[in-house]
Amino acid sequence: MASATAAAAAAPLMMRIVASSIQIAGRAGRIIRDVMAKGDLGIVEKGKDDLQTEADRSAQRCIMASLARLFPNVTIIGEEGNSDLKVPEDWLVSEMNSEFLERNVCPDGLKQVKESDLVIWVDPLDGTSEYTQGFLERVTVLIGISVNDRAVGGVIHQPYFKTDNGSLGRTIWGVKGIGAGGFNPVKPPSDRFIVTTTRSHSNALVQSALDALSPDEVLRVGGAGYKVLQLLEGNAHAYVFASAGCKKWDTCAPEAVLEAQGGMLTDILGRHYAYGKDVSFPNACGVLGTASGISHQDILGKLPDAVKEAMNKTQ
Ligand SMILES: Nc1ncnc2c1ncn2[C@@H]1O[C@H](COP(=O)(O)O)[C@@H](O)[C@H]1OP(=O)(O)O
Ligand SMILES: [Mg+2]
Ligand SMILES: [Mg+2]
Ligand SMILES: [Mg+2]
Repeated sequence: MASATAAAAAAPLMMRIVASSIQIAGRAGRIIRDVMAKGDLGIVEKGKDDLQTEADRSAQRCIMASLARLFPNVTIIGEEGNSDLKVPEDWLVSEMNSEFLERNVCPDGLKQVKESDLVIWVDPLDGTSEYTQGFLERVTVLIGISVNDRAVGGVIHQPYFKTDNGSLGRTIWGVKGIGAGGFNPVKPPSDRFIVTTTRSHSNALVQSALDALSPDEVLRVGGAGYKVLQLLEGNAHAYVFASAGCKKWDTCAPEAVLEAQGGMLTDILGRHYAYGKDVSFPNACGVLGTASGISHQDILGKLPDAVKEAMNKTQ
């Protein structure tokens, strides 16, 4: 046991952050379930179509306090702003996920990563609107890790996923150069084309991008994390959102997990977002995600120039 702990402590920083994030996201998921079970969501309206609940606030405090204690020199940016990091002792997670650490070898390119190269993007509860309306399976906890501006690792925890043994919650992880785990990857069907998009933030431009792709089916589901899960599990070929609204914490973890598994996530013009500590938060040029094996370029080529120009102007 002591040697396992010593080996874990000696693992490269990137691996320790992912292994810790897996445990921390699970703890945050329990907080999210507890707030719902108590029934008092404490909803605050941050802006138009933009809610925050006690679950968003508490989950963020748990995640930020735990990460900050373990990795004091890493920049950590959370959706809910500056949180009070004095949290109950049992919200502070210090364990690392041993299964992740034992099974996976750090890719050469990530072995030397230092705390100052990193930014961790935290969305303590993605899909707040779904949470308040009872679409609980679509809620995720997102912890994304960027190195030198690029999304390279991430954790997507689904607190209300029903597992085969009847318990609640699962955690999906991905690291570029290793791959992804915690779920069963499935290819989307080859005889039809399914696009997933927003349920609650649609507009004329979002719709015109969808129309241009002539999908057989449009899966309107909330949450950036949940939509990327649809790509990972073969329920959709593409995630298309030609609108601003998502922010860096919505896409960092999903982008890293999707790309670790062979897919791609960019803006609507095909450019990767930068995730360094000084970037602006909004993903002003929309989101285009494609499942592994689907040509990102083909879908980009079908999007109308008018949509791309309109999205480029919002930069
Ligand atoms: N207009 C918006 N205002 C605030 N958040 C938004 C907006 N559009 C998208 N988001 C965030 O992006 C996620 C995915 O968007 P959508 O469900 O519309 O596809 C939402 O769950 C929300 O994250 P969050 O729930 O963490 O605030
Ligand atoms: Mg929000
Ligand atoms: Mg979000
Ligand atoms: Mg959120």
